[in-house]
Amino acid sequence: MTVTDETRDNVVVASPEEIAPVDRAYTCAPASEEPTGEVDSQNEVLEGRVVPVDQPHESGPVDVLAELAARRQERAPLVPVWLRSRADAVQVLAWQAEHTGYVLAYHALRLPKYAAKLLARTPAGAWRVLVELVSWLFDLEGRPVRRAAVSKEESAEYLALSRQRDNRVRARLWTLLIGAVTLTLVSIFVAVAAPAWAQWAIVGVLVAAAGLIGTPADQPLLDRAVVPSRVRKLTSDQVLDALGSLGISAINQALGKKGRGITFPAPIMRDGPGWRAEVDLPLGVTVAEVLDKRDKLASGLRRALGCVWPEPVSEEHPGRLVLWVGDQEMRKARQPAWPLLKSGQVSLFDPIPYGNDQRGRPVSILLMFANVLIGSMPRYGKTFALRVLLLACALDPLAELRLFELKGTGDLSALEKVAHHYAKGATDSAKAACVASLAEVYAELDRRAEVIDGLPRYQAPEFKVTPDLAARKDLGLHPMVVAIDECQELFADDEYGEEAAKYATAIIKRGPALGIILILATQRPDKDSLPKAISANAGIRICLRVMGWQENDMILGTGMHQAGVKATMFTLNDRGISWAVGIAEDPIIVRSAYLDGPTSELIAERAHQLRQAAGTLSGQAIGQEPARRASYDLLADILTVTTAKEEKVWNSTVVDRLAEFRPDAYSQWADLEDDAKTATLTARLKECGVRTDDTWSRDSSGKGRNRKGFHRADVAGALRKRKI
Ligand SMILES: Nc1ncnc2c1ncn2[C@@H]1O[C@H](COP(=O)(O)OP(=O)(O)OP(=O)(O)O)[C@@H](O)[C@H]1O
Repeated sequence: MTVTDETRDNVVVASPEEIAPVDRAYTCAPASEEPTGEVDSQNEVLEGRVVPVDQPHESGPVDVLAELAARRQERAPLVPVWLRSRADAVQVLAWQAEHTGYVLAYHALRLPKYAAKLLARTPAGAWRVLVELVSWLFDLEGRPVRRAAVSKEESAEYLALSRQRDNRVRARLWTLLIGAVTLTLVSIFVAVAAPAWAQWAIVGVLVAAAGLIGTPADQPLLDRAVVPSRVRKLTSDQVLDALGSLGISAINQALGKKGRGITFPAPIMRDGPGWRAEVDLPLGVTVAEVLDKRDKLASGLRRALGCVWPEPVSEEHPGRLVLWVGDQEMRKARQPAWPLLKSGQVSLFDPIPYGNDQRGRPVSILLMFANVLIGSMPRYGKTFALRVLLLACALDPLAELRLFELKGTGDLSALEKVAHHYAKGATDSAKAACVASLAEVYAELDRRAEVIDGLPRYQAPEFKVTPDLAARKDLGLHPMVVAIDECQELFADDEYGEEAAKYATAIIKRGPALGIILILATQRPDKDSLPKAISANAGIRICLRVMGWQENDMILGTGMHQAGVKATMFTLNDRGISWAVGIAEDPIIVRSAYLDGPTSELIAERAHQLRQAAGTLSGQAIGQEPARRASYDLLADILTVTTAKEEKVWNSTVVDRLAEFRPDAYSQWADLEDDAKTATLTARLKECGVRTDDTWSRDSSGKGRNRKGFHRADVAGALRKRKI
C-alpha cells in the first residue's frame, strides 16, 4: 500500500491483521469509489478493509440508528467532564487560579506603563469629549436631514425640523449650564474641602476616563498576557511534508511521482496531550536516520522542537517510526506532582515513582534485583534523577542507604539523616570512606549468599531475597542501596580506582539477587571513568543529554545509538529529560520528577520519622562512626618488608611482601595483575614523594631485567623528612 503525490488526498492506512503483507503494487482507490481493500498485484490479491488515515467524514445512505447515536454523542454532558473526578477538578481549578494569578501579576507589573499611556491619551480623550458635547448641544446629527429638506425645497418640513432643533438646543443649553454650574460648585468644594487623596483620586479617575476615551481602537491599553494559540491537529500531509523536508533521499524518492509512498500502519490519533502517528518509513530508511534530524522534522511540522518526539518500535522493523507530537513542549508541560511528595512509603520490591513520559503518564522503576547507571554531560539533571530514586528508597524503612556524593556540593545532604554511610566531596577521605563501605558490601555478598543457601528451599525458591526474607531482622537480608554520584572521581582515582572497580564489579554482578542495589551516576562515561565490566552489567540505564554516540552507548548499551535510542537528540533546554532503558520493555523517554533541595529535605524528614518508628535507623544516621580501615604507614611498612642490603627493589615484589605482611591493609593489591600492582604502588609512592623508575634487579629464578622499582634509600629519606 503506497501513498504517492497523486494519491495524497486519499492517504490510507491498513490495519495489519486485515491486510498483510503490505503490497507494493497497490494504489489507493479514488475517493469516489467504495474502498474495498481488494488489491491486484502481480501474484496475489489482498483482501481487507481500507481505513482512511485522516478519518474522513463518511457519507453514504442515511442510517437512522447511526444518526440518532451520533446525535446522542452531540449532547453536552450534564456534568462537565472535568468535574467528574476530584483530581481533574482540582487540576482544572488549580490551573485556572494559577492562570488568573499570572495574568493579574502580568498586568500589575505593567501598571506604570498603562498609567503613562492613559496620561498621553488624555488630550485626545478631552478633545473627543468636547467634540461630542458640541455636536450634542447643537444637534449636529440632524444637520444632514435639515440640509436634505433645503435641497428638496420642502419648506414645511424644514421649518418643522428647525423648530425642533431650536427647542432641543435651548433645552440642551439649559442642561449644559446647570451641569456646568454644578460641576464648578463640586470642583470648588473638592478643591477647598476634600482631603488630598480624594482630590488625587478624582484627578486620576478623570485622567483615566479621558485616556480611555482617547484610546485608538487599534491600540488597546492592555498588553496581551497570553498569546492565543490553537493546538493544531496532526495530519498525514503534515507528517509526509515534514519527512520530505529531512533531506533523506530514499524518503524523497518514495514521495516522488514514481515513488512507492510512505504508509501509515495505524490512523493518526489523539494520545494523551498530543497526537500519535505511526509510520512505516520507505524500504531501507531507519528510524535512527530520522532521529538524527529531529530538529528538521520539527521545522517541517512547524512545531517547537520540544513537542516533537520520534521513537523507534523495537518489536517492529527498524523502519517503524512512532511520531508523537505534543500540544506543548515537554519541558514546559505541567508535571504531575511526585506521588510520594506529601505522604506514603514504599517497598523496594515494588516499582517506585520516578517521573513522567512525554505524554504525562507516570513512570515507575522497579529497583529490586537491578542496578542503575545514570549519565549525562554536566548540568543536565543526573543528580536530580539520582535524588528522586534515593528519596524513594529512603521511604522504604527497611532499605539501608550508603550514599557517596563525590562532587561535594551537598546535593544528597538531605539524605544524610537517614543514611547508614554518607560522605561527600572529591576528597581522599570521601573516596576512602566509599571504598571502605564498598569493601563491607563486597564481604556482605558472601554472607548473604551463605544465608540464602542455608534457608529451606521453600523460603527462597528462586535463590534470591524475597520481601518476607528482607523483613526478617535475624537474617540481615534487608535491601541495601549503594549510590555513588560522580563515580568517575572514584573509578579514575589512582589510589582507590582499581579497588573500587573490583568491589563494584562484584556487587553489580552478584548484588541484585542478594537485595543489593548499586546506583552510579557519572558525567564522564568513558572507559577509564567507568570500567566496562560495570557499565555492561547495569540493568537500568538512564541517559540525559550527551554529545556523542560513544557516551550514549556507554550509558545506554552498545548499539543503542544505531538503534535510534539517542540521548544526543536532547537540546539545551531538555534538563531532566532522558532516554531510559530497562524500565519498560522498550526504551522510553522520561523526565524525572523535579524535587528541589527544600522539597527533598521535607521528604527526607518524613523518611527519618518512618525509620525512627520502624527502628531501622542505623550507622551514621544514629551517630555511629563508620568502621575505619586499619591505619598503617606505607613507607614504614616498605622498610620493614625490605632489608638494608636491597638497594633497589621492584614494585611488584614489594607489593607481594606487603600483602603478606599486613593482609588487612594490602591484601586487595595482591589480587591485581603484575602491571596493576606496579602502577598502584607507583601512584602511592608518588604521593609520598618517592620516585619510581626502571630498576635493574633479578627475579626469583635469578634472571636479571629492568622493571619499575625504587631506591630503598629514597623511602627512608621520605620517611625521615616526614618525621622532622
Ligand atoms: N526533572 C527536571 N525538570 C526540570 N529541571 C531539571 C530537572 N532535573 C534537573 N533539572 C535542572 O537541571 C539542573 C542541573 O541538575 P543536576 O544538578 O542534577 O545536574 P547534574 O547533571 O548532576 O550536574 P553536574 O554534572 O554538574 O553534577 C538543575 O539545577 C535543575 O534546575
